[in-house]
Amino acid sequence: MNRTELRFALYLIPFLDSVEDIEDGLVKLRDRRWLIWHPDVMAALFRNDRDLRHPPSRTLSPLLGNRSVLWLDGAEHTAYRHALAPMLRGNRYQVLIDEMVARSIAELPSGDPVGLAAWTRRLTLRIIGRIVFGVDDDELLTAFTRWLDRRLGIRVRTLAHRYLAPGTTRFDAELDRRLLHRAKAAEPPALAACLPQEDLRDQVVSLLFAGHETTASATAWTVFWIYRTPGLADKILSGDAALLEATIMESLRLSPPATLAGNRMSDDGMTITPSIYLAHRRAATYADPHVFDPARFLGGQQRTGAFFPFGGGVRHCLGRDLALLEIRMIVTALLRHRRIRLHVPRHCTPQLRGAAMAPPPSLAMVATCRR
Ligand code: HEM
Repeated sequence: MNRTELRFALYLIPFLDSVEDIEDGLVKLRDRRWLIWHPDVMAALFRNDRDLRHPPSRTLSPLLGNRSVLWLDGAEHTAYRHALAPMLRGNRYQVLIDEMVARSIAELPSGDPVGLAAWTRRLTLRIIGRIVFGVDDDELLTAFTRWLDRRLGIRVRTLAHRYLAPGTTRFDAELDRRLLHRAKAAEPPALAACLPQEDLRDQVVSLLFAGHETTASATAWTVFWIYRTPGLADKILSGDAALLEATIMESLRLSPPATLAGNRMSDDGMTITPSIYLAHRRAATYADPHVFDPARFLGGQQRTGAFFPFGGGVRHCLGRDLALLEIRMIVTALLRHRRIRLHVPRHCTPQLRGAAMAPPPSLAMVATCRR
């Protein structure tokens, strides 16, 4: 591994910050591996995505398994997307989300600080857990979180598990047994009915993972930005739906939960890593890119290839609509039912979980009832 690739692996965000002024929007990480974020190149890449290969993530595949929909390819991938898409259609879940949000808000201790990202993570995991299993099982979800945190919770662990024993699976047989049991007993049998049994474990773990980590971070970042921006909470509370939507988009731009989309590989072995983080901070695309300004999303579409928090091409996120519905509903309910104060640490450095970017655990919120 050369020095550039080492910095990319060890210090992802500082590395990305250090290259953001490169106007070409591409950096060579090593021979035949490029990091790219120029909007024209991104648009072309996503247009031709069907002809590219999508290698498994070296960080996530030991956890999610080789058969995860996240890196199956070709006809098999298309078939899995078709099988899973109806289950993830957002609008089916309004009542379910409403119930979960009300429960999680009721559990907030009045006047005591709660880690914002931990709270959103628990809530969004409950939502995808109910979608996959058809019932609530907080104990199982806590065991799942513990398993995940031991591997991705801090950067050192992520890197150790990726580089010290590459390729070794990190499954927990007992946890897998319980997850499979729940998925098979689900009523209606959401996943078990539409997938081959031998692939069920990898899909259950993938959906629980992909279905909550990024949504939790996006929700927490949106709350963070709302309370960092004077007057914004009141304007949203007054019922300005367009402003809420623009706020969510601007938060996804400036604090994208996934800093990178999945790697793409050409037939001749060239690996391309799209950087969502850098595309969203490109000064030639966004004026004052580091300033949080929802107004930029109030009028018209973003340029193709310049805004892609959910990735793109044939692998664009299957849970986009569900995620946006969750963020909208959680933020609205929180604003409506609680007065929020944030305890922002002096150095609000994002926490990296794999290549996902979450607010630091020390960012806390204090919620009190609105009377
Ligand atoms: C704000 C929340 C979310 C963000 C920012 C996000 C982001 C992403 C990104 C960047 C990708 C990779 C796309 C690419 O490589 O081009 C992806 C893929 C995926 N996401 Fe999400 N996601 C979110 C929520 C969800 C939810 C709620 C689910 C529901 C289970 C979900 C399921 C998936 C799946 C299954 C894929 C793989 C698609 C494929 O490879 O064909 N995501 N997501």
